[in-house]
Amino acid sequence: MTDPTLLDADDPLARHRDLFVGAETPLVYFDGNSLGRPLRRTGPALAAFVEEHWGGRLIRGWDEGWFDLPLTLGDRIGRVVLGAGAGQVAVGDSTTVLLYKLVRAAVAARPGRREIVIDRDSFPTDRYVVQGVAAECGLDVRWIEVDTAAGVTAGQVRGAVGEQTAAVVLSHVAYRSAWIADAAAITAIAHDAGALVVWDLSHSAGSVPVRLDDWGADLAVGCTYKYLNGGPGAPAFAYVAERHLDTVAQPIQGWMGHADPFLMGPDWTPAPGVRRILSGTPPVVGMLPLTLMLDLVEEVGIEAVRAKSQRLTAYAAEVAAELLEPLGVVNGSPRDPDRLGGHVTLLHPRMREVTAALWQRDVIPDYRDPGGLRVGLSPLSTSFTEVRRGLEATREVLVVLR
Ligand SMILES: Cc1ncc(COP(=O)(O)O)c(C=O)c1O
Ligand SMILES: Nc1c(O)cccc1C(=O)C[C@H](N)C(=O)O
Repeated sequence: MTDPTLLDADDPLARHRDLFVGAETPLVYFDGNSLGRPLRRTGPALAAFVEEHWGGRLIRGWDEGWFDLPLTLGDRIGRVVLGAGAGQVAVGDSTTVLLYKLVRAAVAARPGRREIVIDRDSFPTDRYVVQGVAAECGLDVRWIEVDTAAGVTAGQVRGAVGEQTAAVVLSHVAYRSAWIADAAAITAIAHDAGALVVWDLSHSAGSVPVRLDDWGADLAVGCTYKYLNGGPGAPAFAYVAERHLDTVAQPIQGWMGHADPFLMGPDWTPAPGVRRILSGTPPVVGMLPLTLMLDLVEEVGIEAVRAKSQRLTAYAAEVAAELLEPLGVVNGSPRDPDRLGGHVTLLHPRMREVTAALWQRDVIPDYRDPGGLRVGLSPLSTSFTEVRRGLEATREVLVVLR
């Protein structure tokens, strides 16, 4: 088996690992696909923000950049990781709230149509939002049944959409298996049926290159606390394709999405462009850590990030095959590297207990039913040696449990 120290020595991105808090400790972190590590620069930058910007500028900060930050940062996220031209991305709210706004917007754009299509294995918040919007708008949910070890295919979407479909809501990278959906093909199929697609990019942004404009995407959301290392509860982003910007209608009409917030007028007039997606005051402090990670991703380039991610997942699969498959573990993620996102899910009936035992040993994966231990691999902060050590510990725990 490949020696991980050789892989680390040969890794052009290895030097970036030291930029992250905790990288020097023996802890093995396999959960950057849930919450990325902070950059070391984040603490001092937050302290400086409090002293200089918040404390020094006070309310003047709104005129000096904070008011426009949801859009200037949105443009940056769009350019660095989403393949989106300027003026189409806004930052704010949680992924769940933005998803609600955009699913409602998609449904409103297709009046008279009766269905929202989603896959049965979508992340819970996506399913709950779709069920809620369907109930609110008197629509039906059409479920695509998927193999939890794979994900939604273009053929399945073709079989599910029709003249009653208002919207299709799907994840680009599946949270369990890390399956990468064929977003361009699926978007085209939905459009042929006259529907809009809402993409959830939470497991892609900052790990798997996204090409929203090239896909012909309509609407998308995603979180920034995984591979964009924005920190717990960091604000999410929403994308609205330029061609929908004048007509997109979102349900939470707040003053920050108004054409002239300080007019304080009697009625809501939507702001021009993607600003109308905003509702309340943007979480300015929460946007700061994310800007630092974007600096790093931009410097490295998302294609280089993806190349490292693919080497990490391939190595994790290789080590798992050697150490864990003889103990009955099954790799529950796609084998085709082009269809695999940033993590590998290892299946075994006792993985819940294995995960708990690993946490006791400072090896931190997460567990997702049924029987899935997720090995999340953050391209800029995970080393090959860490992968090897974490999977060796997994073997030791499994041997004791058997
Ligand atoms: C696919 C997907 N959508 C949404 C979310 C989260 O939504 P929120 O940021 O609102 O908690 C996650 C992770 O928590 C996710 O994996
Ligand atoms: N956002 C999370 C949280 O606030 C608490 C615990 C976990 C999360 C996650 O991000 C879970 C993750 N999206 C998943 O793919 O399961």
